[in-house]
Amino acid sequence: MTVLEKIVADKKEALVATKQRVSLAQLKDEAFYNRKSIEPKTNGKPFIITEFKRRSPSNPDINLHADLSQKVREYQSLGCSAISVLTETNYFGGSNADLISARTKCEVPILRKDFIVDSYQIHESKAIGADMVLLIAASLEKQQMADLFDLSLELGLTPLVEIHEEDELSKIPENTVWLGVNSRNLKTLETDKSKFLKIYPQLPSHTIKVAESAIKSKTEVDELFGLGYSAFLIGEAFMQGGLQ
Ligand SMILES: O=C(O)c1ccccc1NCC(=O)[C@H](O)[C@H](O)COP(=O)(O)O
Repeated sequence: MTVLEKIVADKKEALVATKQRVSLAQLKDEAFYNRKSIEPKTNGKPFIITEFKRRSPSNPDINLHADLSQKVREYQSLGCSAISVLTETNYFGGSNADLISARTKCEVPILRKDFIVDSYQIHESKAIGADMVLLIAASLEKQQMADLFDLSLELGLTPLVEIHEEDELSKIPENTVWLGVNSRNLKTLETDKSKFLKIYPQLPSHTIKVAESAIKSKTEVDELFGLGYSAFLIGEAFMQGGLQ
């Protein structure tokens, strides 16, 4: 079993209890559920998504004791375009409470970074105040991806569709706008930034291309921006002091 398969299997098991604890009707009653989501917009400059992530399967101590409020303030003062908040608990040390807290402290779009495999989680994302949701092609069948994508749009959320390999492009909805290329191999957890360049020519021209994982410097952002990537999802570098 790969790390992703294990995370997704655990997530599906946990969801059974979560759904019993909080019904869909209760989610729809949450104040944020009816809030108008913020639509992410690019403006000709690199769209930087700074991520709040305490730990990960590839790094058990990114910044374990980071203060969320302080980081959100810091990210906003750096002029981030959006903030990604890990809500997965067992492998990343995040929580829904983190995202709710971030929501009350910033006005930029918030990406809910989790492993979404069920429509309940899309409603939950809306209820906790997310504006964007991550849909990982490697963990979804094509029809599942289409259904979760459509539901996100219906609720006013912006889906960020993520691929790790070129062959996953066959699963992405035709109307995908935000398309992420993740340089991390989910079997080995190693990153390979040459993937950004290799996959780029195959990406549909109408998409906003997001380079994800292992970006450490302004030079890399500028180079990838020059190539055609418009957005950058950056976690560890910002959790550990900023871009070089
Ligand atoms: O980072 C991991 O170890 C990981 C393992 C399994 C699934 C996903 C994983 N990472 C999630 C991400 O995609 C990153 O948090 C995101 O792209 C930011 O990457 P980085 O700038 O390298 O922190």
